[in-house]
Amino acid sequence: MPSSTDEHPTGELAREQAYLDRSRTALAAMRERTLAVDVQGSDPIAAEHLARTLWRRARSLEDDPTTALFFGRLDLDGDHHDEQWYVGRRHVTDDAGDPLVIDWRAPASTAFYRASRTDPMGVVLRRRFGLDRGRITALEDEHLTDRAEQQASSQILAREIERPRVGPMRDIVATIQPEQDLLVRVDDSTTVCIQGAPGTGKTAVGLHRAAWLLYAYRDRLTRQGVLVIGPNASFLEHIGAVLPALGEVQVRHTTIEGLVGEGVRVRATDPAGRGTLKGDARLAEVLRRAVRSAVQAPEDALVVPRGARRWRVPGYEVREIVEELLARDVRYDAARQMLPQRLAHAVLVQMEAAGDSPDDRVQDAVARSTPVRRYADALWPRLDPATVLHRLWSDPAALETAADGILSPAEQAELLWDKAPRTLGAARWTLADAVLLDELADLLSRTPSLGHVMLDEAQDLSPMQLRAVGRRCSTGAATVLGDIAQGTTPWATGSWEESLRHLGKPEGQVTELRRGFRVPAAVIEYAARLLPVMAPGLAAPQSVRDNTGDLDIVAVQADSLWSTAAARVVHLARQPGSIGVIVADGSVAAVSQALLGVGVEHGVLGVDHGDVEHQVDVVPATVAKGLEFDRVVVVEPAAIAEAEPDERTGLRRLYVVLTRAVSGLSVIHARPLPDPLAVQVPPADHRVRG
Ligand SMILES: Nc1ncnc2c1ncn2[C@@H]1O[C@H](COP(=O)(O)OP(=O)(O)OP(=O)(O)O)[C@@H](O)[C@H]1O
Repeated sequence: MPSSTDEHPTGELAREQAYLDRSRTALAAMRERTLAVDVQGSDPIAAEHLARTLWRRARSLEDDPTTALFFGRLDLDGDHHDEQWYVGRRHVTDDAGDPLVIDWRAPASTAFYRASRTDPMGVVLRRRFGLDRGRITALEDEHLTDRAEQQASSQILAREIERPRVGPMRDIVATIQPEQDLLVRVDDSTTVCIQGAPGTGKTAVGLHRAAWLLYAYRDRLTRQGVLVIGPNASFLEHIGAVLPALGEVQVRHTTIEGLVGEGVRVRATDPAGRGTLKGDARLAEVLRRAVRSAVQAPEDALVVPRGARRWRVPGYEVREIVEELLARDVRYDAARQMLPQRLAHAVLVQMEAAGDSPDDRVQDAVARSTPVRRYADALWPRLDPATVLHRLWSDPAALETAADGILSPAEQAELLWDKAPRTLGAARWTLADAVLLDELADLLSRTPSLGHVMLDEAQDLSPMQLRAVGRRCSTGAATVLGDIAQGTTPWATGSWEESLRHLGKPEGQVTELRRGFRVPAAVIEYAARLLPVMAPGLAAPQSVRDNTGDLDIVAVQADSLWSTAAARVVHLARQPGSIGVIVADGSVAAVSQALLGVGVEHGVLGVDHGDVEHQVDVVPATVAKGLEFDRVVVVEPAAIAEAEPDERTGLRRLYVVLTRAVSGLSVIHARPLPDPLAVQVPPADHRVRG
């Protein structure tokens, strides 16, 4: 058995506490040294840059007395000659520059997460520290090379996983599991795609991966940027504190709307069929054709008067120039910039043939001359994305030219506006339109690539949305996270290979996480009854939680639905821990009113944005994805399922909603439960009333 605190002499605990105190003092000294650096210099810009860098460094060196500077220790053997490493959130060095604590992301820390009895990685002792408000309260040792010691699960780890959830998501540096660590530390050029059932730690892995990448490839990724994309604002608030807690404050977090919606006001929604069609990858070719069709074939020769002479480039020669530019893989605007130079070059060739010897300056002057610019503008007109899309959706002939052979006449009819807005400003763009406008913008001029993109809940993205994300990491890599069983959009993906293709990363490696950290067994078994119907072939996670969880199914009369829900919340709120009350979007007002009626202050997710933190949040079902609460109350599952356009999506939404609970789930219903949940086979060891 690994030894625990009880077997350690108190002296050992005191020695470790003394080491922690010494590390704290060293950290304070590091901060003082940073603050003492004199930034005065001859170059004010360099001085300002240095001042900013030092300010950030000083901030990152601030000590948080409520967390410990380290959570583990490794004693190494063999070639490493009894080295000892303390593993923590950040490096701490003493005055001589020798390490007291190493960053969890340093290569030497890998063994803390991965060493095992079968592969000890040179580790003779792995020690975990139990901590309470920054003080060491327990030790747990594993002697990995001691054959007599039996393997047992770590109590410190179990306690950390069971710790009640309050407030936003927290980091998991102290307890990253081996299979998670393998994914966190995949090199920066590899795109990884992680499929995993609810609560298997996909988001946690993605965020820790972002932090690790920024550590391992700091220069490049700080320059090029790392972006986190999540499903909605509530989700971003939920996860937003994790990277700053790991010292990474420069990572932008956004939604798909935020990504593509800059400069576009999304004011309408598409019906499911049209939205799916607009998200179809075939639209990429339609848009490409629409843009290229703006380029005109020359009708007349180009005539350039210069001094007493008039130079003439015949139409067929101009056509060759245009065709050559179209055949090259350059963006529309870049080719548009090149055309006057190419035309001027053709003029220069004639000048030389006539015995002149013009130099480069003459070519520039000809390219900038009014006749050449006018001629080039007419052939290769200035375009903007909104004008192109406005024309496609309002002009059947233009759409037919672009979509012929790609979209059927019925599909084309589906895309046309019923009533075309008279002006561009009056256009009521949808989110799917914004994604198409983004594609058009990229056809005109290349979207700059970031260093790395972390895409969460990726199963819900349409092919065109995936292309928009892919553009943002065309020269970098992506971390793609999701669960096919939780796909709730009409265009949700059925295969990760396909998603990776649309993302432009077909070589991405798909892996699966199977162990569930959030949802206790009773709850996951209940929710998993939906899987065979709405995601055949996908398995529920194996819950690693010690707590099997509470499950209550309560059937009531329709007229007491909301009062029962409110009473349940009052009862649950007597214990610490967050409570999520999840209802169909249309029932938010009803449940909110019932809660206020019994004096329960609460937030409403998706409406207020977390400026006040509440123990109780009302959660519209469509906002619940990716979130978690200590206890969850789901009211009227049939209404939640019914609010979706089809049965499969309805059951998937329900699956998402039922898998948000960390400790307990109460289901309160007046209407019959959807079929797979109605089966009365309660798991033997859990409470089910109904
Ligand atoms: N190794 C770990 N140690 C402790 N807690 C963990 C670990 N891995 C995951 N968790 C916790 O489990 C919970 C679920 O993790 P996370 O939200 O990342 O799962 P997910 O797979 O993204 O879930 P969903 O599909 O529902 O969005 C979180 O509270 C997370 O902190």
